[in-house]
Amino acid sequence: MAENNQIIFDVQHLEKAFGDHQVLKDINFSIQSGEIVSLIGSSGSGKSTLLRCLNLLEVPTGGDILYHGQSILAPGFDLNKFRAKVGMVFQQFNLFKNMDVLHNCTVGQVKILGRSQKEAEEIALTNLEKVGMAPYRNARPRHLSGGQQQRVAIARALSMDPELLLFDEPTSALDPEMVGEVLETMAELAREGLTMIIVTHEMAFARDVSSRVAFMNEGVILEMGSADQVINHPQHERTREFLGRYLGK
Ligand SMILES: Nc1ncnc2c1ncn2[C@@H]1O[C@H](COP(=O)(O)OP(=O)(O)OP(=O)(O)O)[C@@H](O)[C@H]1O
Repeated sequence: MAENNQIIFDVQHLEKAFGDHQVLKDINFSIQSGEIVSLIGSSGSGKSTLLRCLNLLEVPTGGDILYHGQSILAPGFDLNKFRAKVGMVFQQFNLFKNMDVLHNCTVGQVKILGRSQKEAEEIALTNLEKVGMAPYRNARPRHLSGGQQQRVAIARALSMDPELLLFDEPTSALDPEMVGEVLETMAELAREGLTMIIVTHEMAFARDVSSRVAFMNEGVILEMGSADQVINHPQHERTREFLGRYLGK
């Protein structure tokens, strides 16, 4: 983990268009190590696109993203090294179906980080224990619930020793009774000081766990501040309206 208060990402005038559709407009913010930043907002407001630009799953069409002061868009930027440091947890878990849980958590370590199988297994087991999934180390993903699969996906991401984790609606594909177990796992990581950027519709979670919250509306960050500022005392009518739907305000 990086030292606290170091700027990891500096997003400058970021734009993203799909054809004529301008999805992100002049986005500016930075992320320091140790922060937990939640991106909230209506469906289609650009949250996932923003998150996906941060690890170049989507290529910005304007502006820049600096990672420790270096543009990730610059020619020669070491994308493989960067991707190993910036982990991602997806809505649909994306586990390898033909591998058991342990193998899911070791394959990247061996292939990308060059660790030995033995070392990779030790690290994987530590992380599987952390998310409560070590007893399922030999199971195939299809034999696990959605919540269990997502916890394995988190253990897999952690096993790469990321500097920060990006979460793209990690509980949206889950049955309601499984949401809590994944959110609790994420809250524990937050307590441990992992830097996290989270796209979520779980407003109570965002309020309780985030150091900062960004409310996105039609491709812009309408307001960004502490969870208390944005969720408990929103400045914009649009934010109040949105939160009212979720929190019954
Ligand atoms: N690959 C793509 N090609 C074309 N349009 C896209 C693509 N990805 C996203 N979009 C469009 O960009 C807009 C923003 O989508 P995005 O998924 O970022 O929103 P979101 O705020 O994450 O929404 P949700 O909460 O529903 O996931 C939407 O209008 C979407 O249709």
